[in-house]
Amino acid sequence: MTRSTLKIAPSILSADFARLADEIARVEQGGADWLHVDVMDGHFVPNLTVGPPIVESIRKVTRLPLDVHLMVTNPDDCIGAFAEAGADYLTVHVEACPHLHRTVQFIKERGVKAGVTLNPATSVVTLEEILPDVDLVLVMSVNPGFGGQQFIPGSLDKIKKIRAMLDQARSQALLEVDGGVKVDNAAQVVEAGADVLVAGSAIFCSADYAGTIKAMREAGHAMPDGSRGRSSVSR
Ligand SMILES: O=C(CO)[C@@H](O)[C@H](O)COP(=O)(O)O
Ligand SMILES: [Fe+2]
Repeated sequence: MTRSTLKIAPSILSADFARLADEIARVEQGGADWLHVDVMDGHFVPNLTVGPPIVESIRKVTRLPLDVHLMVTNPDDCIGAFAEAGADYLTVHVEACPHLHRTVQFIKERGVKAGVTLNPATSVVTLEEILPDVDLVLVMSVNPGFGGQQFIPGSLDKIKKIRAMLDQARSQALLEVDGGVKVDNAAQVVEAGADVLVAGSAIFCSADYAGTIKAMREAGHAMPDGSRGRSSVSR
């Protein structure tokens, strides 16, 4: 099995919301692969961000796949609205889903790719039964709720464990990492097994978005032809 090409997903949480369309255009022209949209409900996490109308507006100004990270207590209540708004991926927290299998099916029935994510203190064991059903696993490498936090070093072991689980299951699901990912730790995160790097402050707080995306991709060993460098793994 060959691992997919590294993807960079700027998180708009650190963008200038007053100029959101311009910010999105800059990262799209700068080589971003996906756009990461953080949805926070002020309950599952101590912060409030955007809802379906904003996702619908974003959908109109970009062709990038919209990777919507739902940090909400009852995701089943809003999955339909985010699917309608144009999400390509909808990722839910295992901590917020007592009926995770049903929630994942609910996402897929709407024609949207389904992701599951774990907080830093949640064990990888919680993924075992759901792995065959998901398109994406997201490892939170900070406690969710805010941009600009420090990468939790123990996340590297967790990424490695989940990479091994995916490979053993011969799963095609992508492994995404979110929180504190910067140019200087991108190589370690990719070496540990990540396919998708989310980066908010690293990109939107830099002067040169395209340069930062390029540096991050190079750090992750992507080759000019789009294949992976020393992190390329054929299985
Ligand atoms: O989901 C979250 C935070 O809860 C993230 O997507 C952040 O937006 C990442 O920001 P940086 O750590 O890259 O600044
Ligand atoms: Fe996120």
